[in-house]
Amino acid sequence: MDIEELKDHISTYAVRIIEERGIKTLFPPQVEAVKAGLFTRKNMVIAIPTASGKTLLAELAMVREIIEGGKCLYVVPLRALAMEKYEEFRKWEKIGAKVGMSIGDYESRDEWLSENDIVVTTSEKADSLMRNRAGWLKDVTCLVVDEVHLLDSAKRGATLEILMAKMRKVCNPRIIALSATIPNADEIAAWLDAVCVKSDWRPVPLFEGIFFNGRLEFYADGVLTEQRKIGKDIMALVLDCLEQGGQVLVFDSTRRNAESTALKLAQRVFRYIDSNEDIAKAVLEENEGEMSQRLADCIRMGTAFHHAGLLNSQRTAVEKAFREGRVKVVVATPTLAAGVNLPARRVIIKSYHRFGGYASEPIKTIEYKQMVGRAGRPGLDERGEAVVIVRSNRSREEVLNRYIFGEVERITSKLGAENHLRFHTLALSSDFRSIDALENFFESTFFFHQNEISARYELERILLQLERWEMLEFGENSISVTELGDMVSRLYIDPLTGFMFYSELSKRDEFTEIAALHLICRTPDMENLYIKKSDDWVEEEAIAFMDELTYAPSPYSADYDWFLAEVKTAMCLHEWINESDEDEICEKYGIAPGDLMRVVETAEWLAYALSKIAAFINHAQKSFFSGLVKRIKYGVKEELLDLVEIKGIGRARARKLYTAGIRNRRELVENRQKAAVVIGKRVAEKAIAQIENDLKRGG
Ligand SMILES: Nc1ncnc2c1ncn2[C@@H]1O[C@H](COP(=O)(O)OP(=O)(O)OP(=O)(O)O)[C@@H](O)[C@H]1O
Repeated sequence: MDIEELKDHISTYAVRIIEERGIKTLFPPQVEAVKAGLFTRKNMVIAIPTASGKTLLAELAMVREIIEGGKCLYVVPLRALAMEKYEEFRKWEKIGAKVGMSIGDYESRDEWLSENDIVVTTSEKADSLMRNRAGWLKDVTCLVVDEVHLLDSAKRGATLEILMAKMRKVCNPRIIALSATIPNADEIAAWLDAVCVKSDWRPVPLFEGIFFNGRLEFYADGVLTEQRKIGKDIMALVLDCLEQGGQVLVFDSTRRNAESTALKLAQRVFRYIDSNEDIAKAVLEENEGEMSQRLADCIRMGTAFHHAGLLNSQRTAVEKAFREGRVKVVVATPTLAAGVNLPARRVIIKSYHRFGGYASEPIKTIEYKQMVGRAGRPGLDERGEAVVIVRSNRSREEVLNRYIFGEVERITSKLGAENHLRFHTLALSSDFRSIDALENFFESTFFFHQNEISARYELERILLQLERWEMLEFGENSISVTELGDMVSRLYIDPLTGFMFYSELSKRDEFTEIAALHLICRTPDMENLYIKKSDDWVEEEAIAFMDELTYAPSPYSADYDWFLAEVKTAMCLHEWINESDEDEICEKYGIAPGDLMRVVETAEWLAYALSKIAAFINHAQKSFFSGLVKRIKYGVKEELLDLVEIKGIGRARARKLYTAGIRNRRELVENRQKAAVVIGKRVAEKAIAQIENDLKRGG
C-alpha cells in the first residue's frame, strides 16, 4: 500500500512529512493494521516484532486523531525513550500539531500541557498526573501505550495496568497498545475490547544461530541454513562480522564481564576504526574515575561497554558513536536490552544465564527475543544475525528448544503483589469513595480479567491496613482519604514509606544526619547498595553511630544483612553530603558513578517526601529536613547551599570559592576578580551574570 493512499485519512501535508523520511509504501503488518481499522475509533492491540514499524502506525493514528480535534497521550516505559519519541514526534509541528513531554517530578500537574495535541510521558508520570488531578488528562481522546507487554514487569507492570484501567474510567479514550510478539496478545485485546493485529514479519530477515566448539550454525524460519567453522572464540565471531563491514552488539551477563569482554575485543578491533580520541574525551568530561578510564580506553580502540553504572552522558555518547559506526562493538548487560534501540548486523549472546536473586538462571524467552530483535539494521543490512555462544551439547539443545524454536512466555498481570495493591488502593480511594466502587474498578483490571477471582478479600485487608496507618477513614459505606493519606499519595511514595516517616517523626524530635539518611534507606522505595563479602568494614564503622539510628536489629536476626545494606547506603550518602570525592566514594563502596547518581536521585526524592511530612506535623527539625533535600541533590555541606544552586557551580567549585572566603552570592558579586582567579574567568562571569539577572527579576 502506497503512503499516498493515506492522504484522505491524514492529509496531503502529513503524507509529505512521512515521504520526507524516505517511506513510500507501508510494511505488510502496517497494511494489516490499516485494514483492521487504524483510522477508525476501534481500540487496537498491535503485536509485531521489533523494528517492524509500530511507531509509524501510532503516529498515523495520532495525526488522524489531531485532525479530528482530539488529544493524544503517548506512554513509554522509560524517560530516555520519552525523550527519543518526543524528538521524533516534533516533526508533526510542521502540520501545526503541538508536541509536549511530561517526565518531571511526581508532584507537578504540568498544566501548561493542556494546549498540546501529543504529550509523551512515562507510565509512572502519567499515573502521578492522575493522582494530582491534572485537569487536562480528561481531554485525552487517544491513549497510545508503547511496549504494553510490560504489563508483565514485576516492577512497573502494575502502574501501567492501573493507568490504562483508570484512563478508561476517566475519559474512555481510544487505545492503541503496541506490543512485542507475545502468545496472549488476544487476551490483552479482549481485556481492552480491542481488535488484535499480529504478525511475525520483519523488515530484515533474521538468522538465529549457535556457536559451539568453533562451529557456527544458522537457522531461519526453523530450518538449518548454514554451518561453518570460523575459529575458536568470541573474537573470531566478532571479526567475522567486522570483516564484512558489519557492527556487533554483544550481551554479557554481568557488568564486570561486559567490561572485560569489551577490553579484550578492543585488542583486535582497533584496526577497523580511525581516531576516536574526541569521543574518549567526551566520556571523561563528567568523571575521570577508574570505570570511565576503562571506557575511554575501549572507545579509543573501537569498542565500548554499556551498563547501568555509566553516567547518562556516557551512555548517550556510546550509543551515538555506535550509530555513527565509529564504535564497532558494544558489549551490554541484558537489563539494558529492552530500553536501548541500537540495531547491529550481528548480535552475540555471550551467556544466556543471569543471576536471578538466588542462583544463575536462563533468561526468559521474551528477553532473548528482545535481544535478537536488535539484529539487522533496516536499510543497511540484508540480514540480521543473532548468535548464542554455548559450551556443551546440552546447552546447544537448550538454546534450540527454549529460544530458537521456543515460544515466548504469556504475559501475566502483576497487580496482585501487596506493595502494588496498597500503593494504588490509596490513590484510588479518593476517586471511588466506597468499597463497592473500588471493587467495581478492580474488576475492570487485567488482573481481574486474567484471574476471575473476587478482589474483595485482598482489598479489605489492604484497606484496614491503610486505616491503621491513619491514611483512610471509613463511614457507613464510604471511604475517605485523610490529609496524610492524600499527601502520601501525591508524593507518589509507597504508603509503607509514608507510614515509616510519619511514625518515626512523631516519635522523636532529634535526628542526626546519619539517622535521617538511614530512615530514608529503610523504606521500601529505596534501592540499597549490596553487601559484599569484603564489606566487614561497614559493620565496624557503623558501631560508632548505631545508637543514633531509628532501628537496629540483633546481629543474629534474619534481617541483619538487609540492615547492613541500608547502613552501607546511608553511609555512602553521608559521605556524599559531606563532600567526599566522588571517585573515592565509588571506590570505597564498590560502585560506578551511574550507581551513585541513582542512589542520590532516589534519596533526594524520598528526602523531599520526608521533609513534607515533617512540615505537615510541624516537626522541630523541619528546616533541617528541607535543607537535607538540597544537600543530597548537590552533595554538599549546609554552608555551600547558597553557592551551589548557581548554575555551572558544582560542589567542587563551590567549595573552592568558600575556602577562598567567598561564602555566598553577595560575596561572589562583590569579589569578581578573586572569583575569576579561583574558578576561572568565564565560569565566574557567567555565574555573576546569572545572579544579577535573578536579582533584577526578583526586584
Ligand atoms: N513502511 C516503512 N517503510 C520504510 N521504513 C519504515 C516503514 N515503517 C517504519 N520504517 C522505519 O523502520 C524503522 C523501525 O521502525 P519503528 O522504530 O517504528 O519500529 P518499532 O516496531 O516501533 O520498533 P521497536 O520495537 O524497537 O519499538 C524506523 O527507522 C522507521 O522509520
